[in-house]
Amino acid sequence: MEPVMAEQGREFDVVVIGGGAVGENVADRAGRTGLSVALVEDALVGGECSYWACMPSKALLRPGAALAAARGVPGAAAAVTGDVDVAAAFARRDVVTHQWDDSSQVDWVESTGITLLRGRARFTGERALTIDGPDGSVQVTARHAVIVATGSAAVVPRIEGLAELPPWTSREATSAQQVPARLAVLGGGVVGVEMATAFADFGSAVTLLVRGDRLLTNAEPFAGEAVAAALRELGVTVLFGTEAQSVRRESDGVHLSTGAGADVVVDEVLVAAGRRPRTADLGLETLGLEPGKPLTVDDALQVTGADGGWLFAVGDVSGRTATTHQGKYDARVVGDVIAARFDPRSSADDSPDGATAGDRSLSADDERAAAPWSRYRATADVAAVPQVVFTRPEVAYVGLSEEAAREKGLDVRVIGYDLENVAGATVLAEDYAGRAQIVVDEARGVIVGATFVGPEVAEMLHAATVAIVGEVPLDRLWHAVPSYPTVSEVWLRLLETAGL
Ligand SMILES: Cc1cc2nc3c(=O)[nH]c(=O)nc-3n(C[C@H](O)[C@H](O)[C@H](O)COP(=O)(O)OP(=O)(O)OC[C@H]3O[C@@H](n4cnc5c(N)ncnc54)[C@H](O)[C@@H]3O)c2cc1C
Ligand SMILES: NC(=O)c1ccc[n+]([C@@H]2O[C@H](COP(=O)([O-])OP(=O)(O)OC[C@H]3O[C@@H](n4cnc5c(N)ncnc54)[C@H](O)[C@@H]3O)[C@@H](O)[C@H]2O)c1
Repeated sequence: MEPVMAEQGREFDVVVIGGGAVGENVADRAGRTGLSVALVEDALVGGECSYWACMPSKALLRPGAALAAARGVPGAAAAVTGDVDVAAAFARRDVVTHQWDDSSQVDWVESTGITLLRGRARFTGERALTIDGPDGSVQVTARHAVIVATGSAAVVPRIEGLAELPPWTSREATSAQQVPARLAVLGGGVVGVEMATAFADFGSAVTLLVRGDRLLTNAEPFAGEAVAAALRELGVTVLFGTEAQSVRRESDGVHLSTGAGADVVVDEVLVAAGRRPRTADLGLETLGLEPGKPLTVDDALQVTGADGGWLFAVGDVSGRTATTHQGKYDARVVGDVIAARFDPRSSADDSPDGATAGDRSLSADDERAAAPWSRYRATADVAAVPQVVFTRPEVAYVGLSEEAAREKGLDVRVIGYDLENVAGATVLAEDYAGRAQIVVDEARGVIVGATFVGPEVAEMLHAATVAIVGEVPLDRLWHAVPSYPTVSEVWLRLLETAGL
């Protein structure tokens, strides 16, 4: 049943604004204790990740990856007689996105006891909101807390003529029904390299315009170098040190003038130049906060600069995380913080275990005294953020790059190993090539960063995340024996290279 706006003036213990993956998780986690929770969503429940980001983009990338994997294995390669079937790839993407229909997620929300309010939320004051929905406006008050999880939107840079095209953003790319013959991609970050890969697989002549001299600047430099080389091998034209200065539509296509040489002429332009938090139209000025800026938070996800301890922010809108998994981690933390702070059972004298949600015991005292790595603090946001880039080769990294570690003043040693020298890689593909690298904090003898680049390395990342979060000393890690013949045997080689 489609939820509708009901009577005027409703009150809940907790109101979550934004029903993306992150908002859904906060609402679920906070609501499991017995607090009443409203989730406000203006568009599709599930947000960007389900319909225009993670899920469709990975569905579009998977066919090319599967073909490449088969082509790398003699005995299988000969069976691959064609290229990606674009129509079938789009059809599978449409299944993965449920044809942009959120009814299954709505069913889930309703099954949890969360109240779903359809509409656009704006603050009118402390803990007070107006929600403009399909059936008019409703005033909603939160007794205890409001969590902002409104996500982010693509930035369209101020380039003459660009906005007027209008260009594709990641939304149009991930929901495309046609393949442009020629595609320009502006930006060499995660969206840029993933979508350049997918559309090259689909047969577009792709030109990637990168204003700097590297791809994937948050990763180790060798990762971006490997992806640039692979994109070129796929037929993508990668132009470093190149920015579009103006854009205009002519009879033969869209012309991008770069100020150097001939125009780049394409049929479609994809802007992949980063994201901005969705805070411009939230009424933040009524709270003394600046609209259009990220809602910066502390490790309990409480908004800094807001009085009263009632306002929290999670996910892309906080500027702290830009991935679904890390946003959902923050959602679990803030859900527990809110339940511990505001569920009366969590501070009841006769209830030493406090409020419970499932088998979780929550305590207001524990939350007040919480230290890093407590369930009430998002410590991993600063210590161990994992990211996988689904290009070919895949890039997977967690924690600090060498440069970031040195900037933090750590005395680090960097240990690398080529994956093709591991027996498991020989089995996986004939010309397997890749590299693993760990960054070791010499003072503590623990890993603070790890990077893997190569085919199918995504699944190797979590071992590194566990080692970093667990602060496992290298001499104890030595006893974690990787199976033979897997690519993860590189862990043994890395430790041997480190001198163990
Ligand atoms: C192309 C692409 C691919 C990606 N791939 C991956 C990936 O593979 N893995 C990964 O981990 N991350 C990936 N990401 C990042 C990931 O999509 C985001 O980190 C994630 O979606 C953030 O979730 P969120 O809930 O914070 O925001 P969103 O998903 O943006 O959800 C916010 C919700 O709030 C609603 N909303 C906004 N304002 C209001 C308002 N005033 N009132 C009511 N509702 C409102 C919006 O309608 C939206 O549904 C990708 C991003 C892009 C662009
Ligand atoms: N696999 C994944 O986990 C995944 C996939 C896609 C996106 N995401 C998330 O989405 C976020 C957004 O991705 P993104 O690629 O849009 O941002 P990004 O920050 O990763 O990269 C943006 C790129 O655009 C460039 N740029 C910025 N302004 C520009 C301008 N005016 N002209 C030309 N280039 C410009 C930057 O130099 C940078 O290279 C990422 O932070 C990422 O975490 C994750």
